[in-house]
Amino acid sequence: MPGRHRIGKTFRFEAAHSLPDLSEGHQCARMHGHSYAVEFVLTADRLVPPGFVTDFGELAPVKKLIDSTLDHRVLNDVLSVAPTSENLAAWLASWFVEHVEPSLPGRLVSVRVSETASSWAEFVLEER
Ligand SMILES: Nc1nc2c(c(=O)[nH]1)N=C([C@H](O)[C@H](O)COP(=O)(O)OP(=O)(O)OP(=O)(O)O)CN2
Ligand SMILES: [Zn+2]
Repeated sequence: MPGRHRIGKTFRFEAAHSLPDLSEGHQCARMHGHSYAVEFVLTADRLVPPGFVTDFGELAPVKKLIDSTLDHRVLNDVLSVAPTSENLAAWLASWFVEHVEPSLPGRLVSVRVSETASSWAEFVLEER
């Protein structure tokens, strides 16, 4: 049947941020924290044995990056741009394409960042 396989893996971490460019009265201008969830989605033109887009285990470097760089940090100190969900998703996608994707059979489709249970922002890569 025509179609395309995609896989996803979700990583979680705790971090603080503020968005100082917002008006003073905006709740997100104040320093506050979130339990973040980040989902990486990959695809591939064909499966590799035993039938994987990419072994979920090969995404371990993402957990390593998150644990060492984002978890229990102030995201304003990590990103050079405002730490919105949109900017964080693009930052993670760019890092993944440079450092992890070259050694994988699959390729990154999107990164979705959730700050809360009811909101998310996604960076979708152009077809490459
Ligand atoms: N497009 C975006 N909008 C907002 C972002 C963002 O990254 N991208 N971020 C924030 C704040 O960080 C805020 O902490 C989260 O906003 P919000 O979902 O409004 O949080 P609440 O806890 O108030 O959500 P409720 O479900 O309404 O309780 C703001 N906007
Ligand atoms: Zn926030």
